[in-house]
Amino acid sequence: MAAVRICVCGDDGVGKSAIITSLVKDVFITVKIPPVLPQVTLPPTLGTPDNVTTTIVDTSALPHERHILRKELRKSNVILLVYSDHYSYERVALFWLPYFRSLGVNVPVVLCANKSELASNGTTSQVVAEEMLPVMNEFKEIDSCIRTSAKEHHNINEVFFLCQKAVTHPIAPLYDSKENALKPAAVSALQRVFHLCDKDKDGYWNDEEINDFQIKCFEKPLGDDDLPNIKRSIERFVPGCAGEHGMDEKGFLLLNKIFAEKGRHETIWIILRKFHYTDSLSLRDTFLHPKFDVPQYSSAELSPAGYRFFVDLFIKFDKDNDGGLNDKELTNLFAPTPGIPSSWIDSAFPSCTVRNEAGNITLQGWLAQWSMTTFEEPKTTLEYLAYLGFESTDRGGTTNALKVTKARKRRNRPGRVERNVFLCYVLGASGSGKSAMLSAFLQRPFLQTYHPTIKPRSAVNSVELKGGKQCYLILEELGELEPAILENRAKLDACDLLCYTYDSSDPDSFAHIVELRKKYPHLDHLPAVYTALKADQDKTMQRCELQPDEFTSALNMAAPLHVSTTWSSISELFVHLAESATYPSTAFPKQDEEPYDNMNLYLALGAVACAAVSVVFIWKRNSSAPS
Ligand SMILES: Nc1nc2c(ncn2[C@@H]2O[C@H](COP(=O)(O)OP(=O)(O)OP(=O)(O)O)[C@@H](O)[C@H]2O)c(=O)[nH]1
Ligand SMILES: Nc1nc2c(ncn2[C@@H]2O[C@H](COP(=O)(O)OP(=O)(O)OP(=O)(O)O)[C@@H](O)[C@H]2O)c(=O)[nH]1
Ligand SMILES: [Ca+2]
Ligand SMILES: [Ca+2]
Repeated sequence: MAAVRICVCGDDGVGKSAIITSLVKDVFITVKIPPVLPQVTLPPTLGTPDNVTTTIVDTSALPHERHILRKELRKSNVILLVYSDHYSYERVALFWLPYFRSLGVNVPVVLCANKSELASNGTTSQVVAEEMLPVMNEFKEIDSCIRTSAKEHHNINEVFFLCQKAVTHPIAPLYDSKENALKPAAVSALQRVFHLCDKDKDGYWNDEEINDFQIKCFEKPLGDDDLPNIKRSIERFVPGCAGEHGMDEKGFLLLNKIFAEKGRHETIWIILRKFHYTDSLSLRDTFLHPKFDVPQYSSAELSPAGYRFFVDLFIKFDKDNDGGLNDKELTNLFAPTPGIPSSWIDSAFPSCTVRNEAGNITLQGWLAQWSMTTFEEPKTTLEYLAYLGFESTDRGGTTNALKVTKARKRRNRPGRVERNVFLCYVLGASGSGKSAMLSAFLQRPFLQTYHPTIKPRSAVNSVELKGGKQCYLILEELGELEPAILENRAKLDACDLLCYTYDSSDPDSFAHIVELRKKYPHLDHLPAVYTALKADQDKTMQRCELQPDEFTSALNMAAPLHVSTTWSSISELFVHLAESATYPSTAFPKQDEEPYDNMNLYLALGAVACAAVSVVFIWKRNSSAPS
C-alpha cells in the first residue's frame, strides 16, 4: 500500500479546517484560521493501518474554487465528507455524493457529522438512525460514518483512522451491504483459501487445519476457548457447518460474512493478503509471475523441492489410491487454478505422457509432464506453483521450486551435460514410424493404423541411465512445422539431440535424412543418433547414393541402430538417446585423435558394424520375443 490521500470536503463552515487543526495541533483554535489549510502529510505512527503515510488535503466549497476541488477529489483515494447541521446534512445526498459520482471518482467516502457537542444536533442514536443509516443505504460508496467534535477533540483521531482503513481495508470489494452477502470475487478467493488449507482434502478443516490456518494468517495460535466459540457461533447460524468432522466451506464463508457484517472486514483482508490477493481480489502479479530468467544455453528444471511438491500433490489427490489421477481427481487438484494449463490442452494432455490402462496419468507421467512444462515454459510452472499453494520459507517463493541448469556451451567436448531434462527432435520421412516410436516411449501398445502427424507432437517420460541415474526425455516429432523449426536457431539451441529415423523396409525413406542435412547444414552442429525403424520387417536397399551405413561411416558417425516398435527392446533405444543427450560428444563425428570411448555399448556396436546385419542380429538377440 503506497499512501493514503484524504480529501476533506463539505459545505463551508462545517468545520473542515477545524478538524484538521484539531488533529495536527491537538487543540481547537478559536483564532481565525485560513479558510483552506495547506496540505499536511503525516508519517505512519503506532496503530496506523499498514504503516501508510497519510496526506490530508483541505478544500473549499466556494464556487470559484471548484476546479481545485475537482482536481483534489480526483487525486484522493478516500473522501472525508463533513456536515454539521440540518442544512449541510441535506446537501450530502442532494449535492455532494451525486457530485462525486458525476466526476467519476470511485473512492470510499467517510461521512462525518461534526459539532457533535452542540445540543441542537441531537443524540448519537438519533443521528445514526435518522441521518446516517438512510444515506448509507442510498449510497454504497459510503464506507463508514462517525460523529466528531473539533471543539472537544472528540473522535478526531478516529475519523482519520476510518479514512485510512477505508483505503487499506475497504469493505466494498468484499461485501455487498445491499444484498447482505459477500461479493462473488471474495467468495471464490475464500473458497480457494479453504481448499488450499484443507490439507487432507476431506472437505473439512479439522482442528489442526484450523490452527495451521490461524498461525499462517495471524501469526499466533488460537486460545483454548477460541475454537469451540467459533464453532458454536457458526453452528448457531447454520447448523451442521461445524460438526464433528470440522468446519466445512460453507461454515468458513459464513464466518467471513459475520466478520464483514460486524465491521471486522479487516480480518478478511488479512486472510486474503496472506494468500497474495490484491485489493482487486486477483492474485498479485509478482506472486504469479516472479522474476525468473533462463540465460541462453541454460534450461529450467524442477528443483528437488519442486519435485517433492508435485509428488505430494499427486498422492494427496489420488483419492482412490489407484496410482492414476482420473478426471474428477484432476479437476479437484486444479480447483485453485484457472484450470489445466492451456499448453497442456494444446498437446492433448494427458496423451503426451505416461498413463495407466484406464488412460489416467500416473505419478511417473505427472512428474514427466511437469518436467516438460518447466523445460518449455517455466513461467507456466511458476504460475501454477502459486495457484496450487507451493510454499517456501526461503525468500524467492515459488522460484525455489525451480532451478536453472549450467550453461551448455561446446557440445562436442567430452563430458556430461548438467541437465536432467532433455529435448530430442525426431526427424525422418513421413511414415518412417516416428509416432509409433513416441507411443512406444510411453509404453502404449503398437498400432497398425497410420495417422500422419500434422501438428508437432511430444512425448515425455523418465529414463533410467546406466548407473541408475534418472532423467527425463522429451521426444518431439515436428509434423508440418519441421522446416520452420529447423530454420529457427533458438529452437535448435534449445534442443539437446537429434534422432534421425528412417524405415529400413522402405527404399525411399533414408533419402529424407540426406535431403534434410543438405538443406539445413547447421544440423551438423547438433549431436545426432541415426535410427533404422521397423527392423521387424525385411530390410531393403535404400535408393540413395550411399547406403545408411556408408553414409554414417563417411561422416565418422555410429551406424544406424535397427529397432522395431513391435519389440520391447525398443526401450534400450530411449536409454541410448538419453545417454547421448547426457554425453553429447558421443553423438558427434568421432575425431581420430580421440581415444575410443567405451562408455556406450551401442556406439561401440556401431563402430565395428561394417554390416548392419550384425547390428540387427545383436538387437534381436537382446530383445525379448517380438510382441
Ligand atoms: N461548536 C463547534 N464549532 C466548530 C466545530 N468545528 C468547527 N467549528 C467552528 O465552525 C466554524 C467553521 O470552521 P472551519 O474549520 O473554518 O470550517 P470549514 O469547513 O473549514 O469552512 P470553510 O473553510 O469556510 O469551508 C469556525 O468558527 C469553527 O470554530 C465544532 O466541533 N464545534
Ligand atoms: N511393422 C512395423 N510397422 C511399424 C513400425 N513402426 C511404425 N509402423 C507402422 O508404420 C506406419 C507409419 O508409422 P507412424 O509412426 O505413423 O509414422 P510417422 O513417421 O509418424 O509418420 P508421419 O507422421 O506421417 O511423419 C504405421 O502404420 C505404423 O503402424 C514398426 O516398428 N514395425
Ligand atoms: Ca481436512
Ligand atoms: Ca507421425
